Amino acid sequence: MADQNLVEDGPAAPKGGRGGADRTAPARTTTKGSRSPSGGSGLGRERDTSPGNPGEGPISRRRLLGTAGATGLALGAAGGGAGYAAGSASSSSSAEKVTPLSSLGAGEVMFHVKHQPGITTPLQARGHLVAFDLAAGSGRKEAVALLRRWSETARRLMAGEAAGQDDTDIARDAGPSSLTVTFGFGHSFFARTGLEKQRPESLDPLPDFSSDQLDKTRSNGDLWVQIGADDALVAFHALRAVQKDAGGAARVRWQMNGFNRSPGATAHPMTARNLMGQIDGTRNPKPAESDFDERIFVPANASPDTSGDPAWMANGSYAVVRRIRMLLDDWEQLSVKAQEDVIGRRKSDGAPLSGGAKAIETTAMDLEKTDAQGNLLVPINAHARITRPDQNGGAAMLRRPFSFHDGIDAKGVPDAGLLFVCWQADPLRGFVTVQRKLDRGDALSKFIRHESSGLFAVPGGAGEGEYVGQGLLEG
Ligand SMILES: C=CC1=C(C)c2cc3[nH]c(cc4nc(cc5[nH]c(cc1n2)c(C)c5CCC(=O)O)C(CCC(=O)O)=C4C)c(C)c3C=C
Ligand SMILES: [Fe+2]
Repeated sequence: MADQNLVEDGPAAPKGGRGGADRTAPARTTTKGSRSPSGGSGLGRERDTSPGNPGEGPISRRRLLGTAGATGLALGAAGGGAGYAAGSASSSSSAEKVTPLSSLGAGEVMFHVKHQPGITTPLQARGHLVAFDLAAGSGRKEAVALLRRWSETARRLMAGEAAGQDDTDIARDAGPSSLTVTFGFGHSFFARTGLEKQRPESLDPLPDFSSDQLDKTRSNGDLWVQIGADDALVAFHALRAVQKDAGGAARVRWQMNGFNRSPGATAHPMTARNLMGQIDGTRNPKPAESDFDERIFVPANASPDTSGDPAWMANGSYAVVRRIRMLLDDWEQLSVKAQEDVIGRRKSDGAPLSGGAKAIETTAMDLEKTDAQGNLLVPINAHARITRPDQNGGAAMLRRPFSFHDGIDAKGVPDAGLLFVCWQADPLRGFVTVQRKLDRGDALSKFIRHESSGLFAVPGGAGEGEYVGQGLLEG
């Protein structure tokens, strides 16, 4: 199984993905090594698709096999053909008429990787988070069949293939567009399937936080699926396929839809902004850091005796999902200076307030620095001060959110905010430690509201011929 290619973080990353896209993180597409049909060295990692290097991108198996035909590698090297329709009778009669996919559509993330896709993959423009509960009468046998179906669908769609016989055609003509589909198990799954002994302690319910205003019907769930893609139709197509695959075995408990900036919208790769206008993701752990894996992933040799995790969680991670409403009407009343004091960073470029005029986003924050009156330049309750690992016993998490906007609520205010998704090897050491502190009140707290919550065990990636969660369900 290939190791998943990790993404470099935004601010410092000169080549974050396609088309000069803004990227919080990881250089797009995946695997070191084998992308088999071509075997070319450039296929394992997405190429620089910046304006100076247009038209290049990873080449999907589907495009090589289905589209290229006579044109073969030459076409692939030029960026590939159109979506899966290109292989169909309607359009394959004349291969030379096939227009190469843009770099955005061509982006392909591998399914069979060490860590499931969608964790270190760069932020995608569209996202769907959906939780399912097993249906009455569904148990372990039905769960096995469901995870098999879901894994095969995810593999196919991520490779730019149709979902199967009854494909909806929603993504027809489009490439995989960096689609990822990620699967997790919630606390309640284990009792439903008779697998309580396999339930990780780390899945114990999150503590109540005093500021929580959680809607239980939009929290937790037996199973969780995260879908991300750089095209809205590709993402929705995957969502429908996953929902259809559930059949009578599971029903949707809740669903949330999110978005990020589109690739290519900024002149050069940048860290993303959230709906408060802040640069958000600057200090995410970087895959190149020596402790990245141990902070974010359960070790490959996981066992109850060593890491405290069951062996089936090897190479997995724990996802905490929070729907966090932003009280935008209140936030937008603040001056920019006041907004900056809430975070402790400049709004324009994310530089720390301690850094002076020449500071940039990556300048180290000086927590002690004061102005002439002796006031801390980064206020004592600033969010970016309080959440730092060095203020929380080393607690770290990989934040990989989507923004959401679900219209205007009954009070006439925007139902908008952050689908906060964070990844860590140990949620108690990561999210819980930091949220306990935030719950006591940082400067941001009065402008946000946690409205729903989930905690999911996300196993390692499936090997070739395997399905996600096989180690749990057949172990
Ligand atoms: C419990 C964990 C966290 C929650 C919940 C949370 C909500 C939240 N954060 C922002 C905006 C920013 N957060 C920033 C940094 C930051 N936030 C957390 C954790 C939570 N945030 C961490 C661990 C960090 C990094 C700390 C560090 O290592 O220095 C920043 C600053 C830029 C950055 O580093 O990303 C912003 C901006 C919002 C809007 C929000 C809820 C809606
Ligand atoms: Fe934050």
